[in-house]
Amino acid sequence: MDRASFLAEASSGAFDGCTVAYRTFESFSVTGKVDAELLSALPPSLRFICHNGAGYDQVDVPACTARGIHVSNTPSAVDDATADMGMFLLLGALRNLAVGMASLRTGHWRGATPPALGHDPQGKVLGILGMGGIGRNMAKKALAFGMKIRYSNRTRLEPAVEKEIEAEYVDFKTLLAESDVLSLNLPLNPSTRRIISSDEFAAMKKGITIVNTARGGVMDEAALVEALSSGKVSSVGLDVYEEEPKVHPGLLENPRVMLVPHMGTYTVETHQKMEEWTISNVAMALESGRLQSIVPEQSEM
Ligand SMILES: O=C(O)C(=O)CO
Repeated sequence: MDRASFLAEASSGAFDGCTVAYRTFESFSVTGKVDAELLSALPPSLRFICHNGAGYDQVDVPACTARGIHVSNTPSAVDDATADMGMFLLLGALRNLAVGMASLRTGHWRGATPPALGHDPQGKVLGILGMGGIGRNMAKKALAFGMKIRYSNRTRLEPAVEKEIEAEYVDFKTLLAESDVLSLNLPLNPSTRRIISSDEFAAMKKGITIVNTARGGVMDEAALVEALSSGKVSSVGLDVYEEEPKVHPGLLENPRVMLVPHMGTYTVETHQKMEEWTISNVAMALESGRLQSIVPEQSEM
């Protein structure tokens, strides 16, 4: 029902003896974050939390580690669907499709003020911030659209991988200064929260397009709204928001923003892959006391 009743149920001993929990992304809207308070209500028998999602910012991993609880996520299962959504938003934002699509549905063809001419991806520099599975997948797809790939990441890829996806490694500053399109593909954690804010917008090339399929929290939404009104950012494609399901009004009302309500992995095939991945973590935890994909912070656990 809600966090209070979940805490009450857990504290009543209803889950005593459980060793593994399967957790859905959507459960956040009921229980809130899996943090120290929530963990303290769960039984001491709990040793594994198998999260159905690639991003696991809804789970306080250090608090789980302190309680001896292992956490898994679903890396790679989400790569194609999320990168596909990234490309959809990239093309839609470059083409100013949001307004035309909305006005057509209200019977006004391209709208009272037709949208500005869009831009082609061919020859444009795509800067990818965060080169994990989704970033690499998106690089391959963007290559097919004739884009030049640059990336910045905590660690540089192996030369063979860089070669395969024709990606050039650059530092964060260069990525901001020289990208025509910036795609955010990094996880949300304390060191990436609002990694893109006013100073970073100021350092970008004028007229940049921004795409975010990662987490809303990696970008300062209010600063984005300002960067749009100053013309620094010319168009945006978003699947994720700082306080879902709330969306900053400055984004809702801006015709240069393409908005999707967090549907990056919302396909039959990808949901099936994610569920199978999560349940195989559950099975492995029960059968062998290990996880197939423990989160990186716990790799030594
Ligand atoms: O897998 C994830 O992290 C998601 O955002 C699911 O939509």
